[in-house]
Amino acid sequence: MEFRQAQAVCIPAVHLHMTTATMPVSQKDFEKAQEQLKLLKKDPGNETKLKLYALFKQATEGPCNSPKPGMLDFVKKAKWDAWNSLGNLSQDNARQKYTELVSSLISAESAGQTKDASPEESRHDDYETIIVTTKNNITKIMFNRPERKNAINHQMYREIIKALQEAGKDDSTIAVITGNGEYYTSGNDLNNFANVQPNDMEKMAKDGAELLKEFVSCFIDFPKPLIAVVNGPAIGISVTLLGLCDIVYASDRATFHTPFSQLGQSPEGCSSYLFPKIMGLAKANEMLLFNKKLTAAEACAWGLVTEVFPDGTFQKEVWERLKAYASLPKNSLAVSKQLLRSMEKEKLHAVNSQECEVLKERWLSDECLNAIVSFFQRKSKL
Ligand SMILES: CCCCC/C=C/CC(=O)SCCNC(=O)CCNC(=O)[C@H](O)C(C)(C)COP(=O)(O)OP(=O)(O)OC[C@H]1O[C@@H](n2cnc3c(N)ncnc32)[C@H](O)[C@@H]1OP(=O)(O)O
Repeated sequence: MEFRQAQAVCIPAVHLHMTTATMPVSQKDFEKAQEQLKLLKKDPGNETKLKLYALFKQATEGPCNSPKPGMLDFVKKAKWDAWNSLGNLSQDNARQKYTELVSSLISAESAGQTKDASPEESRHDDYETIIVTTKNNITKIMFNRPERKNAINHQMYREIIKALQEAGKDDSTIAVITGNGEYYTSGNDLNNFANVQPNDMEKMAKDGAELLKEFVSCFIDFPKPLIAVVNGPAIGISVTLLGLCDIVYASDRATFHTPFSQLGQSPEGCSSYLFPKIMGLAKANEMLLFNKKLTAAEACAWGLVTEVFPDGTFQKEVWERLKAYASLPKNSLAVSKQLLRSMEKEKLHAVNSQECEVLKERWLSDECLNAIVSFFQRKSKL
């Protein structure tokens, strides 16, 4: 939705009867907020425009009762979703929230505090296992447990879910996922299975499968281009998720390893469906059944990686390119990505559910438990 459109939806003033008991914001204030909105110089971003649209509709027409637009009508659907998400919020409350939101946008702009105002990198707070930053319209999510080869523990799964949900809605044009240090990531932290009492095994497996399903769903549903910058070796789930990324750039130092049968486990991240499509069944079998570790050049030849760069110039070359990509029109990129992916979404969610169900059983198997014990006894490094 263009900014002009968001302003346009606010123009029709509908005169409503209101009671002062429930409405601290008068109709006059509401109309004034509509006028003020037109004076904003900076585009407040899609998320905010959708909020404004939804609150305006709720304030002037009440709860959404129009039919849901078709899946491919992205703009109308986003607007409908935003309005519908307000449920039964009263018209008075909607008017008040609309007026407050406009007022906060005006104050932020006059204080020069809008997010776009600063070209500097901004670091998002509240994360411990990942670093999340935004600069040049790119939100970067970086695995950050380099001393554990960036192994993904439960906290990191949850933080990545949160970071992806926020990045999907923020003003950035693209999002990038990468690793800090020598590794991209060594995949699932095997400590996720450690120290579980025999009585708690089933609960561990059930909770793990739920968390995994939610985690993978965030990649399936991510609404804008998602780019993997694979700075070093990648193992397990970090490799399977590459099939859900839109571009994969790799250092020539990177390797790609999915040792599922070695670990008594089974594929996830929709790889059981996407890998055969990407590389053909025979090659997918070598990776997913027989643990074949690929070099970056092999992964590129097999279609899993978009392009490989010499490690010495990897960061410079890749980030220059991404900066240029992120200056492209963001709405165009987002709708194009959704076109490329939308036909598959339902299928991918079904595959994700099935893979998680199978893994839940695998995690309770002797084959898997023996593999984990061997890792901790240091008999079996990959
Ligand atoms: C919610 C649950 C969802 C589950 C989804 C399922 C996903 C499936 C997968 O991802 S399968 C892949 C699992 N990963 C592995 O099996 C990798 C195991 N790690 C290794 O084999 C090696 O550590 C190595 C090859 C990655 C690196 O070997 P190297 O000798 O170079 O380094 P160290 O082994 O000394 O590593 C340094 C310390 O980091 C610990 N560590 C590294 N990776 C993991 C990991 N994945 N899980 C747990 N711990 C890991 C390693 O143990 C060292 O710790 P220490 O210093 O205390 O010994």
